[in-house]
Amino acid sequence: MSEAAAPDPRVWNSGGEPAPADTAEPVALTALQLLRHLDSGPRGLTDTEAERRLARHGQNVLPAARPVSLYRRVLHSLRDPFTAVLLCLGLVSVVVAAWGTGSVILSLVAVSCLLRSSGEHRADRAMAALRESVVSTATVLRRPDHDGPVTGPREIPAAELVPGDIVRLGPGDLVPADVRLLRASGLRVHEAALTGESAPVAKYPLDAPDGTDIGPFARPHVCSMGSSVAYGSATGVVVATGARTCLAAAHRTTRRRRDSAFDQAVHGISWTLIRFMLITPPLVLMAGATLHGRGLETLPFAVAVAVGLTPEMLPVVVTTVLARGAARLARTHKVIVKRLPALHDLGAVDVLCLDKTGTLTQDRPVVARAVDAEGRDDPAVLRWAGVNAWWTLQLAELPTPDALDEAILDATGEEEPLGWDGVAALPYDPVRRLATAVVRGPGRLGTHTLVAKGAVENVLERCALDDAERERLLAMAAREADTGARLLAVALAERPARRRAYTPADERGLAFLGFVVLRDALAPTAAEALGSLAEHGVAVRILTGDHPGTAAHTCRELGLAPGRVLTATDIDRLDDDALAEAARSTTVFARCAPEHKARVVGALRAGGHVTGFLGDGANDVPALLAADVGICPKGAVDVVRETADVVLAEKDLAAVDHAITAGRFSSAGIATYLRITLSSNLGNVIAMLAAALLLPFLPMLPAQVLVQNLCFDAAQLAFAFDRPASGALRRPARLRPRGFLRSLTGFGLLNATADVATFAVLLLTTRSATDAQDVFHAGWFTENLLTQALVMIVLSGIRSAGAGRASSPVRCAAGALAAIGVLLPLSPLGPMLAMAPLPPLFYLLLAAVLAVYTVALRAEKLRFDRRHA
Ligand SMILES: Nc1ncnc2c1ncn2[C@@H]1O[C@H](COP(=O)(O)OP(=O)(O)OP(=O)(O)O)[C@@H](O)[C@H]1O
Ligand SMILES: [Mg+2]
Repeated sequence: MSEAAAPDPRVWNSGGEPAPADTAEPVALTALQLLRHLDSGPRGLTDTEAERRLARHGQNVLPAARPVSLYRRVLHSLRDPFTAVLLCLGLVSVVVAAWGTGSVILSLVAVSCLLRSSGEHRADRAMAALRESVVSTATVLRRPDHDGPVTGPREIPAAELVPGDIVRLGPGDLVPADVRLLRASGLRVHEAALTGESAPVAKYPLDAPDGTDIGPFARPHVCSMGSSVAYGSATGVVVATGARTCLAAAHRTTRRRRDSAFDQAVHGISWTLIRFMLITPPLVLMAGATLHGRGLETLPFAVAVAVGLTPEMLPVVVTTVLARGAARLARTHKVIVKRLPALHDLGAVDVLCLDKTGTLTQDRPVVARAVDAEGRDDPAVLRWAGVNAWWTLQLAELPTPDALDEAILDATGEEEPLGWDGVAALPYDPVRRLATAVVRGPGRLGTHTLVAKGAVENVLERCALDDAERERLLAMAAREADTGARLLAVALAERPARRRAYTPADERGLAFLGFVVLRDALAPTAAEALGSLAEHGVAVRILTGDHPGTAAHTCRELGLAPGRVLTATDIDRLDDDALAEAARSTTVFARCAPEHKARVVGALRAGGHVTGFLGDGANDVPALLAADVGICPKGAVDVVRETADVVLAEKDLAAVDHAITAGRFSSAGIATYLRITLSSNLGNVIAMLAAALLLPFLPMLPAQVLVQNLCFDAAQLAFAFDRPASGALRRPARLRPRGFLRSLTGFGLLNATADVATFAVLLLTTRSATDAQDVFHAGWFTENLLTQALVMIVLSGIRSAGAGRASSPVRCAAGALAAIGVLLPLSPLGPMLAMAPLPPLFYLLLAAVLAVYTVALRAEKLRFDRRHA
């Protein structure tokens, strides 16, 4: 076999080598010509040939997957709003020739950018390694050697595909390269990432495409990399891989971006603070001008006060806390968080939506019996279900049978139904909720038999029955479902043989045959995990495609009160507001198509809940996208793993519970850091404004404000290495900007009061000193660092509802901060920063102020804990 010839633009139009995808000539080759051109065949390439092509064409990966360099990251972090404001303040200082202030601010920006970028860089590399453990695979047909037998479809890493490979696509597969379809059955693909179109699009083979250029993604006979199979199945030949695909040529990625609860919270807090920062300098300037007749010379001080308000280390602390949390979760519970902020969102989840099959049950259904319309045992019903399962699987070439089909084939002995020949198949899809096989019976050349099996309602609606009989059968099915059984209805129709293709429109006027009753045992850990989730304040919603009776029974068995079950028909009748209202009190939503699942999740979010969704099927993708956090097991279909934010080793509710707990730990760490930083920054700013009004001189020199700020920031890095306390676990931990900032005023005011008390002490003890201002500055510096250290110790126990203690990194940092506060004014650095030694009486009185402050702080903390308990 020769090398694949130099690409011909007529063939390689899917992002072909010589011309970019959009300008390439349209394909005008028949399927056979194309196969010949690619030097391939219906049985696939040989292993040797595939290896050779891989060496020549390179790996099938998008060029965009390159990691971001550290340098670009630093540039990127300059775009952070805090950094931008700090930069502006630094530039203002330089413009008014306040060189000291300017250079301190600019070095602050540099240090925070560097720390943040290197933290993100490290976190990203760790994440990439984790993500790699969930690579997607492709199903290919390959042969050991030239004349060798076809060994059957094989799973290989998608990166190893080469042009000419024959691939199979089934529900939930990511289309691994650009693929020209050779055969397809009921195929619909999601192309949202490529075209923005949210509904799945039908794709089918065309033997001789007419060649009109309708754009790279619009061709019905080509599936592009970046799309995914919603339902149906197909076999096709790879025409382009990696950088040569349409997706690469269009410079798009398959990633989506959505503002999660975390992004919203950080954004809200940032902008409130920035507003404060921007109004602080004018306020200080105005106060100085009106009360003391000062002019622009106060500007550096005003700028320094604004800088004092900034939590410069926020990005560093957030990235480090989340990255450490994610690493711990991966190590201890094998849960992979693909997007760092998703860890915070997990901690904030207060409603968790689950599918039923495989989460609450084992997804190992077994046929219990088969009954006819009168409820009598009837083996013929099972036999027909077997004919349906066998031929849909054969003709649709599904890479893996679904669990219900597998159960039926197990029960019928997994043998080809003797005498019946397959003609066509309309595979299962989650909207029609049934599968039909068209078969030809022994000696009946002129007749085709349609065998349909599927959800009871969907099959009965296609049967020729009067209303009374249909109602009777529905009631009979409901009685079975109420015992927890899963049901499939089976129906037949005879039609004159024809060559025209069969479509879902042919699934009508069927004769009802009976029901296959299946049982699926409960998942062993589900009951316990549901209890634990409830204890942790997480409400559970079940979103299933199954019968309402089956779903309700399963819930009851697991100790979850199902209440009134809403079905898809009910959901369709409700507008968004009404659905949000209903979702508040409904636990089980049954007979959901993919869109219904997504609508319910959307309604819960609109109702103010942070919503997680756990699912594993291609039909769960819209809901995974709609949720704040999408969760799936490692064994889920490719597109689900690609879409989800969190991947579990097993589909195990207990693991979700652990992940939520880990998320809460991380959120609590971030919230503690923010609470401490912001409340003391706020207190300092208030005190500084008060002092600027009351005192005839500047309460602190700009350089002193900035050095103090630098010490605070360095100490607060300890929170990145904080170990979570255990009290945070009881409730969802969500940062709500408004409530959060409001909760700080109490602490901020206390802090400011301690400062003002210190002013009084200072005025009292330093009145007679010759260098009164320098002593005053030193005194306030010492007090500020000591109160900050106190706040770190007292408030870091806040999340453990009263009983907590600061962890050791935080205690060490607080100790160091206190030591610097006391020693720096006395050291040789003191005079350099215009600080003079303090009289012993000051220390005595300061100790008294601090003692009172500690008591008040503890009291306020208790009040806070009680309010938030
Ligand atoms: N292979 C199949 N052939 C025919 N009908 C099927 C098949 N698979 C599923 N069904 C029907 O569709 C219904 C919904 O399927 P299924 O329960 O798998 O949906 P789901 O939304 O994935 O549910 P869950 O949330 O429990 O995972 C089933 O109850 C069954 O009636
Ligand atoms: Mg499912």
